[in-house]
Amino acid sequence: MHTNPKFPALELKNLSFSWPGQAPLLQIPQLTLQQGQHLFVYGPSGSGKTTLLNLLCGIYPNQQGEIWVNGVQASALTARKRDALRASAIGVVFQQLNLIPYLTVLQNVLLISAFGGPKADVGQRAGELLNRLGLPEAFWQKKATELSVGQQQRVAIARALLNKPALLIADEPTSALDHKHRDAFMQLMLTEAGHDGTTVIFVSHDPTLKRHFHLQLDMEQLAQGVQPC
Ligand SMILES: Nc1ncnc2c1ncn2[C@@H]1O[C@H](COP(=O)(O)OP(=O)(O)OP(=O)(O)O)[C@@H](O)[C@H]1O
Repeated sequence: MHTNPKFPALELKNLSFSWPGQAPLLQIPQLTLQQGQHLFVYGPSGSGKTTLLNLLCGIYPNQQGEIWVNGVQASALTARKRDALRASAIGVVFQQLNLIPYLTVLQNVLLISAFGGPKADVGQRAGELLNRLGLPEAFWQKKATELSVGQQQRVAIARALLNKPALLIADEPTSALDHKHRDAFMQLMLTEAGHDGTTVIFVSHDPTLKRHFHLQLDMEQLAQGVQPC
């Protein structure tokens, strides 16, 4: 795994972000997430959750303050190096899932290994992950579009965890599910992340999901520098 046990999985220091011509959207004095911790972040629509996650995973360049991932100051890296860090140390599951429709289930999961992570036994790990997530071999050659939304979400989780990332970042991947499937999905995702000690930060506007997490904060608490505990 790409974790370094000496460092927190995620650390933010005086982070601030504004969209052009707008008041600051995010101002986070300090946030520290230790390795293996699972944090739920609640915020209403428009409070900046997606913007925050895009900053954390290096898709948006940082404007002010510092973002540390697994002991590396991500906010000091070039865009190319942030991409490399994301590929090796961060798994991402967004609302849109971003599966490639014309690729099979297995190809979608394995795609991520082309960008980073250990190459050995990657096929075996993909199979193990898919099996544990309730997608046995009969599904592996199906196109992503032939699956239900719930099945596609499990493929997206397998892809995000393939490289055993230090940090899993999830942006409401459950929004299309009913309550029963949502709960089952949350359990699966967190159990799988727990297998490898992956740290999780999960954002949602649905406060009922917080019961799945041992740590919870809302966007206002983040802005006040409240630490997860
Ligand atoms: N590319 C952009 N350019 C300018 N403003 C943006 C951009 N993306 C988001 N915003 C603004 O930033 C604010 C926060 O948006 P963001 O998507 O981060 O919120 P959110 O909490 O994830 O909302 P939701 O729960 O609805 O997904 C909104 O006011 C939005 O209009």
